[in-house]
Amino acid sequence: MDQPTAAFSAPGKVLLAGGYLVLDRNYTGLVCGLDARIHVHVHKLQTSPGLTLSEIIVKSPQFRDAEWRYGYRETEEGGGIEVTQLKGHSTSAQSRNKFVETALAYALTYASAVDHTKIGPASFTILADTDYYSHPGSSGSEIPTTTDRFLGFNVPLHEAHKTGLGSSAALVTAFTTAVVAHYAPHAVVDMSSAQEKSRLHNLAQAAHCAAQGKIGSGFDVAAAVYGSCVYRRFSPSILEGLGDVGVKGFSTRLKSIVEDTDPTKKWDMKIDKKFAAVVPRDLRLMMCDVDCGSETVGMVRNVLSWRKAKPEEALLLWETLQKGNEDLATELQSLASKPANSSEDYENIREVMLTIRSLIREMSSKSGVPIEPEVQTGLINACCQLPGVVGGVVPGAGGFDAVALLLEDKEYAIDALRQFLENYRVKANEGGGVSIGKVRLLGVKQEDQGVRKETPTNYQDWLR
Ligand SMILES: Nc1ncnc2c1ncn2[C@@H]1O[C@H](COP(=O)(O)OP(=O)(O)O)[C@@H](O)[C@H]1O
Ligand SMILES: C[C@@](O)(CCOP(=O)(O)OP(=O)(O)O)CC(=O)O
Repeated sequence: MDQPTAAFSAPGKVLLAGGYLVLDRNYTGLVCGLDARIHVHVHKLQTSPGLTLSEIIVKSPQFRDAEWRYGYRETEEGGGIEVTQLKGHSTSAQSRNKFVETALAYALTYASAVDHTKIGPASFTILADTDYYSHPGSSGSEIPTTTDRFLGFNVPLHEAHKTGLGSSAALVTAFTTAVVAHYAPHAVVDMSSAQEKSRLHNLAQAAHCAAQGKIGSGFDVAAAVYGSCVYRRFSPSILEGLGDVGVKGFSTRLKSIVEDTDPTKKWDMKIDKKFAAVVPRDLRLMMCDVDCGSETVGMVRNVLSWRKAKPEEALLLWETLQKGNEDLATELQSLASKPANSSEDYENIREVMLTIRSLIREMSSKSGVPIEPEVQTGLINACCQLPGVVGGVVPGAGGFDAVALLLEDKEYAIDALRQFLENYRVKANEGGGVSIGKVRLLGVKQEDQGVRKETPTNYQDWLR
């Protein structure tokens, strides 16, 4: 049974502490959910009398030529629902969207395994909040002001520069939720039920790993589903051996992974919401985008190969960093539980963030991976001199993605930062060979809410 219209959204993330460590189940990551979300609207496609259409259309109307049309069919021997991108439409969108395609096949397979009705034609529309992408049209450090929540980026998706907020995890989470809710509505009834959430998590995690072609730590999907948390990863063996769509028995294996019914493959990740606030309400998380971007995969490979080559040195560093990361979580939580704060209260956080950064720089220099590159060190240090700024870090894998700052949530502090960034530039001869132009202050801030249901009528303007 399919539903006429529905909409869901999932948040982006910032891994404030625990980059690289969180890949190993012995360590954790402190992940903060953001108010930048990816939304997916779905409606049933009406077919004209006499015309049988069996297409699923996926559009991302903020981008040029971003429309993908899929045919679908049930494969033999329980291999699940295979989707095939259809050719020959007027938009030149023949480029594939691996995340959409994989998430669609996985979610259709699960939906048809739990609800045996026929898959019908439908149209999905993806809308992303502005800050997922650096957009050259916006001026410098300004937070874009627009009455429309969603901006048209006027470029093809592959030309949009990502800011590192985890677009693919938020997309896969909102998208798989929308597909399941559309085709198997009894599986997504009450978004606050723990069982539903964990099933949506397991499905999104499986689809995201398959689309990425690797099993990462999964903290980004966890944040998209659950919001802010201290995250301990799942054992990769849970998803190993799942196979892919079309392989005999895939549908049954996927269903048992999603519903966690295989005793040999029990989900063992830990989502600790005790630190759910992550950023106390008197502080604000802000992100500065240097618009360079980083290739996370190569960085991870090099850090891990150094760790393998120098296990003793790495163990010491990992243990010390984990301690620093736990201290940060504890400090933030203790601050969050106090009624009001004076600036002195931030001293411990300031110190622990400095300690973490110096350990990260040690990881950088020892592994030869620019996790906190010189230009980012300069930028964070300079920001930390400003009134009201408590500290900053290169989040996640680091590199040239947007840096995260914690500052007092007061106008004077935000204004000072904005003004400072207005004129901030680094030339290549000052920045270790890397020059950065304007640094843009993103409009994002912390928000502790994972995947949620939205009102479908909110998207009318974009549903052309
Ligand atoms: N607005 C969008 N519409 C459609 N697909 C999107 C959108 N945003 C991201 N994606 C998908 O996610 C991919 C980017 O994922 P990835 O490289 O993992 O970046 P990130 O670090 O932001 O998650 C894109 O290539 C595309 O497949
Ligand atoms: C290195 C990591 O531990 C953290 C990477 O965090 P980012 O936030 O940099 O991630 P991307 O969105 O993929 O660029 C890898 C992992 O945990 O999977």
